[in-house]
Amino acid sequence: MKATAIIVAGGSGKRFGSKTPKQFLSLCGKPVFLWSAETFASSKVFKRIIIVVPENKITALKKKYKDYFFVSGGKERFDSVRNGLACVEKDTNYVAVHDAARPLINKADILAVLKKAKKTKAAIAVEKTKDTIKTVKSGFVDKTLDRSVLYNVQTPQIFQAALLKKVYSKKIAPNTTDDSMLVEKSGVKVAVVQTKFPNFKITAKHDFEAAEKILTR
Ligand SMILES: Nc1ccn([C@@H]2O[C@H](COP(=O)(O)OP(=O)(O)OP(=O)(O)O)[C@@H](O)[C@H]2O)c(=O)n1
Ligand SMILES: C[C@](O)(CO)[C@H](O)COP(=O)(O)O
Repeated sequence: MKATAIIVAGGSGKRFGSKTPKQFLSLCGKPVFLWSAETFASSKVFKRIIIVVPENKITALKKKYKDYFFVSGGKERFDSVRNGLACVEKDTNYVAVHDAARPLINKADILAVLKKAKKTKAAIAVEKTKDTIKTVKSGFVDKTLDRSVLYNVQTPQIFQAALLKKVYSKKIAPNTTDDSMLVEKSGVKVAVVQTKFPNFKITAKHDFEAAEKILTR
């Protein structure tokens, strides 16, 4: 069984608001992206780790990190995933797509999602929603959703390689925010695996501080 991880680190981090994109900031002494790349590598299952980064970072990163394959990102997250997919070798069985902005991912959670994906062709990391979720129209509550069926979707999202390549070979709608959406649209059922460890995405500065607290406790 051959598995490859695509770590998407090609964003600009607008919501974070730092000059250096958040995935390249030093988190407890290591760049944010390197935390999950090393966790995938330590699993010993993902033999190839492709890291998708802004074009202007590639030369320096290739020189510094010899164990990873660096490719350039695209305008949207799905463009970056597609660029990473183009480097996935033909004999690969499973591909994991993971946000570099989720540095805390635990090896056990990665392996749990992979185990499920091997059974179902497609599996994603999720966390049960803790908040009450409402839809809003013109600044007022429209509906309160049934929390019992709501989950926060995370990454990794792991798929049979042929399936992911197939869905990414088609035109992608601009509001595509995760890979699972494309697989769902293809009619393949996507299994969910609840993560057991913190795996939140660093989006704003307070997320970075929260990650620091967890890594230094
Ligand atoms: N064109 C893009 C956009 C996002 N990403 C990556 O996808 C992950 C999740 O995206 P997000 O947290 O939204 O990162 P940004 O798009 O950089 O953040 P923002 O929306 O605040 O600009 C991040 O690891 C980001 O680097 C990417 O590889 N290529
Ligand atoms: C893929 C993802 O992390 C699942 O929750 C999320 O959709 C990424 O969204 P972003 O706006 O690209 O951070």
